[in-house]
Amino acid sequence: MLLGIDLGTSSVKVLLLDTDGTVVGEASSAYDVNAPYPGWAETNPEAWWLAVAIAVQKAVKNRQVEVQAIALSGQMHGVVLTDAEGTPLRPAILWADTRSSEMLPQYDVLDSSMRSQLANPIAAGMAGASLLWLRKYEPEVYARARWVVQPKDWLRLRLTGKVAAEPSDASGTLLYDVVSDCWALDVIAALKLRSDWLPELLPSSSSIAGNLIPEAASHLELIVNTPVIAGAADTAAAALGNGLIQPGTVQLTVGSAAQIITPRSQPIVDSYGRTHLYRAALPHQWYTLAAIQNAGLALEWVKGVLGYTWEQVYAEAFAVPLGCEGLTFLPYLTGDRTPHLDPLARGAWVGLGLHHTRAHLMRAALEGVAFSLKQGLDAIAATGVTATQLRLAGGGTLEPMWQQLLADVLQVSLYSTTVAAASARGAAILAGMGIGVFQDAIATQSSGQNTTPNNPDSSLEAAWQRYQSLYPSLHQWHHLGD
Ligand SMILES: Nc1ncnc2c1ncn2[C@@H]1O[C@H](COP(=O)(O)OP(=O)(O)O)[C@@H](O)[C@H]1O
Ligand SMILES: O=C(CO)[C@@H](O)[C@H](O)COP(=O)(O)O
Repeated sequence: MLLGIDLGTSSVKVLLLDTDGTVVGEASSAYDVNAPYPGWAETNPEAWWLAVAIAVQKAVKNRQVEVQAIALSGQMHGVVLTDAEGTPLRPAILWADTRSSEMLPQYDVLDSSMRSQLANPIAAGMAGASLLWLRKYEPEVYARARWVVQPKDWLRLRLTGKVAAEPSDASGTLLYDVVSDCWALDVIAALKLRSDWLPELLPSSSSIAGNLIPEAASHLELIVNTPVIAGAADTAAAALGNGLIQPGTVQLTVGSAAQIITPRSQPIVDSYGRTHLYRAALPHQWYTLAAIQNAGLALEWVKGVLGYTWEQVYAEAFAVPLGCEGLTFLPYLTGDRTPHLDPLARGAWVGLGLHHTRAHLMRAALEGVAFSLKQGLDAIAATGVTATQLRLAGGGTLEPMWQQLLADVLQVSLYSTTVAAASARGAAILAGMGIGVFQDAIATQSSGQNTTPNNPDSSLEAAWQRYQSLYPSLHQWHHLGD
């Protein structure tokens, strides 16, 4: 049995996979994303640690002795600063944290060869930008740190006592040479960032990164010395876990953020600068990623402030007519990446009238997230890959009514597999590859819930036109400052 642990933004998902490919256990446990100041998004790694124990114990139950290997996947871009023992010195700064927007001009000093190594738009919330912020505003913590690691790499450090990074997550730090597959040491030097705290890079799947230490084994109720394989970034792991391996296919994952990705056998950079290029979980493979910064994160926030349960959302918001009777929602609660690359963008409801109800506010949020995904899909199409179908993954793609709205807005068929926790399944596959029981990705099956788009609707089309016009209209307002 192989254990995949996916350290997501809102919860950890754990999946126990038999070596014949059958899922024999699944569980999750949630934690908070804290925003103590405008633009911040942090989680205390101790909350991750407690949640991982709950989910692993639930998923594994009494099968501890059968767990042959563990691998991790996790939310990308964030940073955890630790001391020499791996104890965090402050809360983790997450991908959704835009405090580093004021640091981005420091990347302008890089010459074009360094910029092309990074192969990515310069976005707030990436580890490199967050480290520049820490150097300026928390110099004492910055100086004291022994290691800087990404979220799932911190978890592996806690499990094994060994510090390591791997290419798929490292490629999302803005400190990595995505083409040559190594830390971009000259970029790090040009930014005058420390390089002594970057961990050694291990392959995602082809070696054992460490073994479960006694304290971790007792915390998770697993067996001491169980091998732990490095694993991969959540998006890279989801591609593997959902059977998406051939160039030309496109996957849509909806979690706290959403990602639309297409695999690449060459490191092809988006000439428009709207999408990302990251290393895949397997060597010599990359993927293009449209990053929708606010998906489940925005829906959860709206649902929370309106006091809805998901059942009420489906009963009430989906009774509102398509196009929301003139109301538009911009989901940019944590800024926007694809396509506007604007950390200062913020959310809005625009077009409110007396006829609007709580249900309209919720419905507008669902439509706004769907329109944001449509802009992401258009950005992928502009890189030369037109999706004829989208493979679905992530906890935010399960409800049939939401799937239908997505299909209608995107005007593409959606293909659901039987795997919702694709990143955790991908991690379990990497565990199997690490100990030699799998050679490659393993196939997934259709869930039988494939969704085809209805004919284009004029109200939805008018709402899409309104949505597209709003960001440019509000751009100046977003940048006026607090
Ligand atoms: N019934 C639902 N309809 C739409 N979205 C949902 C529903 N249930 C959960 N979600 C969304 O799914 C997200 C969680 O998905 P998940 O893949 O676990 O995310 P993450 O890996 O970021 O923690 C939540 O942010 C939530 O908004
Ligand atoms: O920002 C990106 C990709 O660029 C995401 O991969 C984050 O890693 C968040 O993932 P989820 O927690 O929403 O799955």
